Amino acid sequence: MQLHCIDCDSRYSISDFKYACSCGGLLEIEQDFKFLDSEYLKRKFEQRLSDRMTPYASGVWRYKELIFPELEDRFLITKNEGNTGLYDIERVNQYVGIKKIWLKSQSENPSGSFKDNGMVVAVSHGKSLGLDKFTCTSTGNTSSSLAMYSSLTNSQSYVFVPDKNISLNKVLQTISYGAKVIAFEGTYDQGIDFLEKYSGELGLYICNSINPFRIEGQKSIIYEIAQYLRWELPDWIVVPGGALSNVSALGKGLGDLYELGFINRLPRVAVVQAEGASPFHQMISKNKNELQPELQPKTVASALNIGNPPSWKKARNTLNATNGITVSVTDDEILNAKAVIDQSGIGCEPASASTVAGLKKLCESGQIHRDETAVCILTGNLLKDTEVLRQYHLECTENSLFANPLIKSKLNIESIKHL
Ligand SMILES: Cc1ncc(COP(=O)(O)O)c(C=O)c1O
Ligand SMILES: N[C@@H](CCOP(=O)(O)O)C(=O)O
Repeated sequence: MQLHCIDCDSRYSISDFKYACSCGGLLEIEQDFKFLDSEYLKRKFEQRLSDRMTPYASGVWRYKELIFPELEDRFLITKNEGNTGLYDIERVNQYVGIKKIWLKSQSENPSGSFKDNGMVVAVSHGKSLGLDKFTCTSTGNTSSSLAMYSSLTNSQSYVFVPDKNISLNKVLQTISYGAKVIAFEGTYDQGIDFLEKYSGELGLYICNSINPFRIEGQKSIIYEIAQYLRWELPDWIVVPGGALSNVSALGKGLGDLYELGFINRLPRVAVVQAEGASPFHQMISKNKNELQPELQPKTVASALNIGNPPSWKKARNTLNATNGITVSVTDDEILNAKAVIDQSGIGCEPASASTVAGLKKLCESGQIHRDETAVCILTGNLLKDTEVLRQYHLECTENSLFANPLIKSKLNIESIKHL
């Protein structure tokens, strides 16, 4: 394993761990798979899936050889993250108008979002360096996950959250797990700039996705999907795009599976951004080479309120490798897709529903054919953002697909019979 700069190709030893290259470029972890036996590994991954009593039953550590082979077992922490459901729901297929969709429900993770897959690896790495002060800036999911794993390992997390436009539920979850929470005026983007400048001075280990160990952990999401589907991936993988960690990890994970011969065809990747926070989609659709940050990102999908996604170059590499595409969706499209996912019994937070909304749009425009198949990655739990639920269901905006007002009734058998 070594660190590799995606901009200037410099390489560093893992023991000289840092978040950015001296040229300022993002770093990725370069794995050496030369001596791995794919058939042997496949059997091992199957065995671990059925052995619930070891840390390797985790949907992340099951793939340790591909993620962090050097980590000594004594530093490996786990809360049985991953192992999330993959659901095929006819109602959602019909809503989108496509042959088959699987919903990968990352909301079933221990802190309720896909962040756990990456966070467990970042915190394990930090602990292996002897550190116990962790930090992140966050719209709430990264922070909840970090706070959970920090407390699990008797460490302290220091979390920076924007003081507006994020979900209170997530902040409360973060506080409850024991984080010290600093609410600042600004957005996620300013929080990242601050930590990049001052985390060293503050003695804090950054657990945002600029940390390449986070990305290594998040690769497990696509490994797990591939394993559940017997190493036959669908035509499309659809992900929401905010800081663009998920799509970066997805691309890296797909590259690994292909290199190891686990899959013999790469699916195409579609990144969906919310219209009010879509700098990556703007760049790709206008064929530009540089990302123009969105200074005031604003969407109801608060997890996507990111205007200057740090991982945009890694995300662009994923699109290049998979002949991928991007699309943006409105807040109403997100909320209506979310209502369908919720009422199908799976449920998710608004950012996650952007995938189904985006897939629908891409099918309607003919960019994705109705006979194709797709996995939509549902990144966070339905209860992560109850304020949005309150507005959608109880205030019933005119664009709500399922206006579902609370039924007020006396506890009287005659009134209830007529409901
Ligand atoms: C629930 C949820 N979905 C999607 C995203 C966007 O993912 P990424 O930042 O990896 O693009 C985030 C946060 O980043 C999130 O919390
Ligand atoms: N939505 C995210 C923001 C992105 O965070 P990162 O961990 O990828 O840097 C959050 O939950 O904070």
